[in-house]
Amino acid sequence: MSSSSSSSTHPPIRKTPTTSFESLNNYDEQFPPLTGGSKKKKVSPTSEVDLGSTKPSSSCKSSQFQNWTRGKHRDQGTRRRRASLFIDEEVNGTTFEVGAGTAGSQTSVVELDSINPSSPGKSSQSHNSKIRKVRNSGFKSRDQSPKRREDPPFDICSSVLDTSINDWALADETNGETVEVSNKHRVLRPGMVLLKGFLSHDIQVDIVKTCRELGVKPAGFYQPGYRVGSKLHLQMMCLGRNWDPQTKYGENTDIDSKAADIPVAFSVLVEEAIREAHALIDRESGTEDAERILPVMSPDICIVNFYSETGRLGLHQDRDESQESIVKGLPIVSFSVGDSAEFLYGEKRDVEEAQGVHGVKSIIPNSAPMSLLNESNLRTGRLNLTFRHF
Ligand SMILES: O=C(O)CCC(=O)C(=O)O
Ligand SMILES: [Fe+2]
Repeated sequence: MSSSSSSSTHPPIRKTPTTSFESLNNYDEQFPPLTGGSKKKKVSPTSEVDLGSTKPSSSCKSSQFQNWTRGKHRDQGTRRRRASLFIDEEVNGTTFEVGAGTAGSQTSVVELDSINPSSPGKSSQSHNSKIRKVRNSGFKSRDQSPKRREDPPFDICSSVLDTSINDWALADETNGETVEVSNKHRVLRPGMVLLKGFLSHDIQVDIVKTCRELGVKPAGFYQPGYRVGSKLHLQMMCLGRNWDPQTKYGENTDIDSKAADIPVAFSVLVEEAIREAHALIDRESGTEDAERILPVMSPDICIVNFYSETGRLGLHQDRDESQESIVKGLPIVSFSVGDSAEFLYGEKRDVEEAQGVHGVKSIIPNSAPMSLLNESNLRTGRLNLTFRHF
């Protein structure tokens, strides 16, 4: 998702400073993630991949995910970690809520990640939600080309609306399967807030159209990867400045295009989302402390990811931003539009070595609102924008 996590800014808490954290962020990882540390309890991978399945609450109980959330916090006092907020749209009365507090959405999700020193909260349980069965996406063979921008930029919109998508969605709607909508706006854990319904239909359409317009330009969408050859299972475009999984914010000679500016309208939305999150945090806590938990952030980079039906993103920490940004605990704001996703997050992937990981396990096919597809021509898939300040 985004940048830097606590870990890299607090070397004393790291047991094996380089290797453990370098191996943590494998954006190309295939789910389910396996246990990392030797001292870790063995858990059933099935229970973990069950996050967001049709039996979210029972399956969550023994999952590795909860091991992350329950891990010992031996350095709790000094570690900083990111917290999150999600905003989810409700469409046709249907919202997906996934696993331990994750929210995929029919339409949009906004997530704010901040780094804060507060003690870790419990993982959120899935509330009042039934979740459609997810078809497991296949794992494609790795593309060995390390180069970027060899192909023309990826177009996130199709020129004609694929009517089979609509048929599928309609059939699904008439299946009689209902998904109850839980609290629209809620604090999932300290500093992690979900705001469902934050992005109106019109704003979502504008976001898609703007991203499409920028995305087909030379600095637009491409499939990022590592020099060794593997590629992420998504299309990416950076606004404001460049980031990539290989060089992070460093110079990348493969990248010959300057990122387009972040549209002002996007920055205004980020501001509004943070304000909304503050109001919610204050309301829930009965204090006026929200800005300390979730500092105001003015983005200078927006990473736009597009996931097709088989897209995903391995578990990782957002920890590439500047020391200053991390020390200030600046939040990351994330908007998601289109298909829902199983978004996993947890305290620790490896109890001994990391905390605050997240990833996109799978995209829920044909879960995007038809009105959005009709008006924007967004391809089947999920568009995610994470705003950060380097
Ligand atoms: O697509 C998402 O929701 C997550 C994206 C993400 O984690 C990232 O860009 O760092
Ligand atoms: Fe991330």
